[in-house]
Amino acid sequence: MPSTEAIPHNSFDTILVLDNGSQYTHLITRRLREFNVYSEMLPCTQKLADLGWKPKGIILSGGPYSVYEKDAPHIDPAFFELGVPILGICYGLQEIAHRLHADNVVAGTAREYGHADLKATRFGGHVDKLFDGLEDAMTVWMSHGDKLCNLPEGFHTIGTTQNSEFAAIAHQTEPVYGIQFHPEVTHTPQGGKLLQNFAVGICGAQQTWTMAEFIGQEIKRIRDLVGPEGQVLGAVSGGVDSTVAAKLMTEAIGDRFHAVLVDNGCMRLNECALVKDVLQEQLGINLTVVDASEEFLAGLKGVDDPEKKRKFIGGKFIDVFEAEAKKIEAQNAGKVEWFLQGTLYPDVIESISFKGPSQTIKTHHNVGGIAERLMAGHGLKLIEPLRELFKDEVRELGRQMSISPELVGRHPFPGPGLAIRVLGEVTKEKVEMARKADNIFISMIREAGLYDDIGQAYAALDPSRAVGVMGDKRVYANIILLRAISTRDFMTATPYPFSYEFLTKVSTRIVNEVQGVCRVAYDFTSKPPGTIEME
Ligand SMILES: Nc1ncnc2c1ncn2[C@@H]1O[C@H](COP(=O)(O)OP(=O)(O)OP(=O)(O)O)[C@@H](O)[C@H]1O
Ligand SMILES: O=c1[nH]c(=O)c2[nH+]cn([C@@H]3O[C@H](COP(=O)(O)O)[C@@H](O)[C@H]3O)c2[nH]1
Ligand SMILES: NC(=O)CC[C@H](N)C(=O)O
Ligand SMILES: [Mg+2]
Repeated sequence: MPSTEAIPHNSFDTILVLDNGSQYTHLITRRLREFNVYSEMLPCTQKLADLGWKPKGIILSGGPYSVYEKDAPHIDPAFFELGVPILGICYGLQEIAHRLHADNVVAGTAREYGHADLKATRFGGHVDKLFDGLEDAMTVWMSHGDKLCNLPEGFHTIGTTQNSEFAAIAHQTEPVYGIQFHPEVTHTPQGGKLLQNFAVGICGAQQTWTMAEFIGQEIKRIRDLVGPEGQVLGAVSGGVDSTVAAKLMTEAIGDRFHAVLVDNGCMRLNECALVKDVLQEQLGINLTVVDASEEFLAGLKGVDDPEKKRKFIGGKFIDVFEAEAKKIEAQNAGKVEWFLQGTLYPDVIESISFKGPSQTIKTHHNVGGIAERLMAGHGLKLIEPLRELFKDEVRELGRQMSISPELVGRHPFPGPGLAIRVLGEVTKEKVEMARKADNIFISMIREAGLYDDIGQAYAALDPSRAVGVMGDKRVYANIILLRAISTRDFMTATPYPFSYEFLTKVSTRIVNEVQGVCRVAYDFTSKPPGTIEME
């Protein structure tokens, strides 16, 4: 079990979001944190008795069910007795109305998806607080089929749209509100302000959730957890998450944190030397680089199926790491008791959301198994300092701890590295070609000032050969595939619109400088249907 003591809801005013299964629930949490109010999400099945802390307010999310259906989920009634403000969004509004009378919610005659014009009505007093400072006429975004057909007893109607007579309601005396539209999506322009009105104006939550505040508290928590002697191990990749987590551990316990970087033979050009320089020399992290490249490349021989490659690499990472853990223990006075993992909040959300984990397209968590094996074998306990943070919060945390903007802004790089960017069987020679081409592509992107505008970019190798003519000679050589995408969350992506001139220059340099390559192609596929990596 991850350690959960002293997590932020104990020291920051917290808005609890109960998830009824909407695709947007995590966005509610996200929006609240944007104006420095801490928020956590839990499934709608959460019982108040098991919560163990008191939220400043509660938001009930939307959801795919109809409240009147037999198996529809319902919020533990105890939450309504807690005496803190409640805001229901879409399904959440319908839940508030339905619990007061089962006839209050019906299937609408017209479904409403997309923009709607809301007209607010003011009554004076607390009822108006949700729309405080907002115009009477608002554009909102809707996504529902059911609707309220009666105003629940004791409520006022504070907003209507053409299709929804009760698009926003507020209790006459209690701080209970419900809205049919979604304030958490950017298509509701005033949505952020509305959520702020609820969290700050109505719940009275303090806006103290900042990374500067978090660092101090987290360092203290780590010290308390690990104690004065405890040793912590951690796998670092040179990526943003593991570097920020490692820096935080170093600030907390110094050299009792042991970082390990594994060279899997499929790293980018000069990557291990660069990571060593930045993490060890500049950030003062106690780092060991293990060169296991020969073992990885030997094991990849003859393997061409993408999932088999991923599985092999994941398993090998664990073998290498386990051996290294033993070495570190042998050299060290104390036993290693803890294992650092750079889990982020989206991973936590994925595992707790009411709709359950989504389908696996690829086996991503290549080193995820390390923790389980070390915990079972060595009896290690897990420490996850980024468990409550979103990616942009991790970046901000990194900046606060003086990690350079270049590192904090780095494109993600997958654990299996170039092995999933060389299509089919991986060999040292093929990795070398992909590596050189990638270095040319990325450095040209940097020189053109495009790096920060692109979500992720790389060069991959397609070993099915093509014919070319170079220096009057026939050549029969490999193809380099360039990929660059724009994305917000890496779940969907579009190809980056480079200029024709830029791609031509990159192509010329790669063909001239990378032996064994005679063609370069640019991948124009979006995600979906493509994925970001080739395999
Ligand atoms: N070469 C490696 N050596 C040791 N650990 C690794 C290596 N590659 C990946 N890992 C481990 O796998 C974890 C997951 O990788 P992931 O790419 O999701 O995160 P990251 O590399 O820290 O950050 P980013 O998402 O910015 O790349 C890393 O945090 C790290 O613990
Ligand atoms: O640590 C990782 N281990 C992996 O095995 C892995 N596979 C994909 N990725 C990264 O995840 C994001 C989405 O990639 P896909 O669209 O290819 O699934 C992109 O940012 C990918 O680089 C990985 N990261
Ligand atoms: N987005 C939602 O929460 C939808 C609620 C409910 N399923 C409806 O269709 O009205
Ligand atoms: Mg990475």
